[in-house]
Amino acid sequence: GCGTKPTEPSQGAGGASGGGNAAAPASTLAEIKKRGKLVAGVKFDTKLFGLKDPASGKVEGFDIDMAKAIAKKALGDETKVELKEVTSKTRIPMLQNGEIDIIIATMTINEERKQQVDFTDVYFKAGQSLLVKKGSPIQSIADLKKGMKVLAVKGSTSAVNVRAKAPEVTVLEFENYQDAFSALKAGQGDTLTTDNAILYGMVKQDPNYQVVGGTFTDEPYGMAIRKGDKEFVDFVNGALADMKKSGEYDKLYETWIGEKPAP
Ligand SMILES: NC(=O)CC[C@H](N)C(=O)O
Repeated sequence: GCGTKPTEPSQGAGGASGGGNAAAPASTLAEIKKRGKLVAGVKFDTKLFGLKDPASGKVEGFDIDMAKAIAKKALGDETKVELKEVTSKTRIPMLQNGEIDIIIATMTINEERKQQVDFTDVYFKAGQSLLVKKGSPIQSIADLKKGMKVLAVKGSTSAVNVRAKAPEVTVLEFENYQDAFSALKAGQGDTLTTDNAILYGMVKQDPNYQVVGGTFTDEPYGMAIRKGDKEFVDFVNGALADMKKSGEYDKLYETWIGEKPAP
């Protein structure tokens, strides 16, 4: 909401200190079966992937449907899933301390994060881009100049990447995407940067904004699982492969993204 202050400098992507997961079970799959539900860490503020409707309390999106499909595969019932809100900053610590079984939250697979968690196969291919108000002089990453303010989210690859590609800009980092988008609308920054797929969701929320300049990074999304739990990684990869084979994956992709996935 309003009045949320960004902080600087960056905390970097990830942010968990690792280890010490006394509350986390060794076999996530056994724990899910014993408990009778999957606990998935998802975004609540990201239209198309995980967005909570404040009126109905329902959370919907591509990542949510992935969680349901995994619950169906594990427990034979897609409703046996509890959705817990994570942000880019909180997701790895929440996984490590056992609060959630899996992160399904627009999370890019990268080397730094692989030190802390294990990833499934890629389930979505995004790339970083820029969101601006229509009519903005910024039309691509090349237009970012000293003195401009770029809005991003803490713990995201987006903040790290834009600093590397445009070192002279000021990057302001927010707790979550709704706060960052509110700040853009309030004129607190020149552009908001994150994955194109997330930005398209913002354009749907407010068509006075547009995504410009194509993508300047690759952001392959994976679901994250506690390190060393190969059984559960294999299980989720199996669920993903089944969905691709049955056509369910393509259907889901079209539902949320509005087009067929690239072959
Ligand atoms: N913050 C996000 O989750 C989206 C940006 C990017 N995919 C990341 O993992 O950081």
